[in-house]
Amino acid sequence: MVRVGFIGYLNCLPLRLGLEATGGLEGIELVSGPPARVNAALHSGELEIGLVSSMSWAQNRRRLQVVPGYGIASHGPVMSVLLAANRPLEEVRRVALTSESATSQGLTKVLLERIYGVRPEYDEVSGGPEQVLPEYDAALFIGDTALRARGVPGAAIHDLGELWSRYSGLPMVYAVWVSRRDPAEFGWFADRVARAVSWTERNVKEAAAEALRRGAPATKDELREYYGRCIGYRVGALQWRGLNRYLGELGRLAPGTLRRVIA
Ligand SMILES: C=C(O[C@@H]1C=C(C(=O)O)C=C[C@H]1O)C(=O)O
Repeated sequence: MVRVGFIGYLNCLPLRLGLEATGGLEGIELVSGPPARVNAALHSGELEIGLVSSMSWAQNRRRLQVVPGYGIASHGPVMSVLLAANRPLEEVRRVALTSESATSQGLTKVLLERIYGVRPEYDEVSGGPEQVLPEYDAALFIGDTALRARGVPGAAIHDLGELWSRYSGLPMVYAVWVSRRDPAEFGWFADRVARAVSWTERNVKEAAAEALRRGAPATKDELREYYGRCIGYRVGALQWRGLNRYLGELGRLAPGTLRRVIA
């Protein structure tokens, strides 16, 4: 059995369904969790291959090699990487960042500084909008929690995929497939991902229906939009330009501090 790190959010449900439908899980144990947990499991050697935050790959380039072609990306609205704000973004002073994320934490900093000209204090927190939002000017949520945060009354919801693409003109890459060994050893797995991704592109309605059955906090039409237009699993040349631009922007930010409030 090869243990493969996988993101346990609805954003990857179509990919899981695609892997199942195309026989891609034979001999594989998918180990699912929030991105931060999968990132850590890959670094510790618990997993040989996995879908990790693009930021986590960038920070560990010498140890983690990209299995090219696939990941999680958006070009325009992404729907599940959101900054919920209690005041205009130009005025935020204290911002909460979900501890489940790596890439979107950096994206929040880039966008707040570059577009809104602010450099707030950041706390890394766990918890949903109900616990976190009352304490902060704004809060980053990703994955299923972000889908749910869209319905929180009172807060303004900013889609960070949309803001990034408007700002840069480029896609955003949240996650990439990486391996700790020579990626060529995992060519067979990349082929399976390729087949699964093609399946997801032909089966948007089926994936949306399955997400609804699993209690997704969204309507059928929203889920079709989410899987059909927002979340993409291909990471090609244009997506790499977006990722490189993001990493460049992040590198130019003034060093900040991140307090870990709830580990
Ligand atoms: C699009 C999303 O991107 C996610 C955000 C990640 C991050 O911020 O590190 C990593 C993987 C993705 O699950 C999402 O959460 O829905």
